[in-house]
Amino acid sequence: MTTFVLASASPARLATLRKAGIDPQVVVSGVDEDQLDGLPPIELALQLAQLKCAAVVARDDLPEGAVVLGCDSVLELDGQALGKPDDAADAINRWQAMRGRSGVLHTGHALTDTVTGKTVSKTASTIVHFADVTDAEIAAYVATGEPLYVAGAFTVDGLGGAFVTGIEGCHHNVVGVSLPLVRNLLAEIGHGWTGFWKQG
Ligand SMILES: Nc1nc2c(ncn2[C@@H]2O[C@H](COP(=O)(O)OP(=O)(O)OP(=O)(O)O)[C@@H](O)[C@H]2O)c(=O)[nH]1
Repeated sequence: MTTFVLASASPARLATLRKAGIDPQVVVSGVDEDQLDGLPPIELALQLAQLKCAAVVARDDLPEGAVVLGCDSVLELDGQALGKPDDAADAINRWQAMRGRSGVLHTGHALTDTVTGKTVSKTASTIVHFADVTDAEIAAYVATGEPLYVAGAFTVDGLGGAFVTGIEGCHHNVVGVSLPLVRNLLAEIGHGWTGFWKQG
């Protein structure tokens, strides 16, 4: 039986996979995400996902047969890759810049089979339209603390949901893991998505 390993500390990624029937073993990669600053957003998300996946694959405490998934999400706005805000002031500035506009949430995905060594990776992108929120709404949202823990300083499925007027593309990709993309990547390395149901 092949074990599905999620190389991520993201509670949202774990919850998304569990709701979709996969209960992964979580092994956090510990990769330093600042090492690739300056890359174009799509490339940054992909390379960080690859680094996270590789760091976990290299460990000697994984189950015998495993597929390891690494992910990284960034929001692209004005050509810049925005991860988690540095602090509350940064989160406020981000929202003042993005309200009433659109950005692209890119999530890099890297998947490796530890037995065959086969590895595939791809970035999925979702356009996100933001409401023209008021300064008071921004202050209230940042005061909840939520924006500080997520790429792009917003969630589509949490308190930020009222401030996202629409998306074009995969919803789960915005949350942190594109389920249809993972299904395709698994097929590329010889695994079926439904084969991982009822694990754990
Ligand atoms: N619930 C939710 N989380 C979001 C959303 N957008 C981004 N995130 C989270 O923001 C975080 C992006 O940071 P990453 O560096 O990709 O991942 P991380 O949480 O630091 O965890 P690692 O994979 O271990 O690095 C992830 O946890 C995403 O799930 C959203 O719309 N909803």
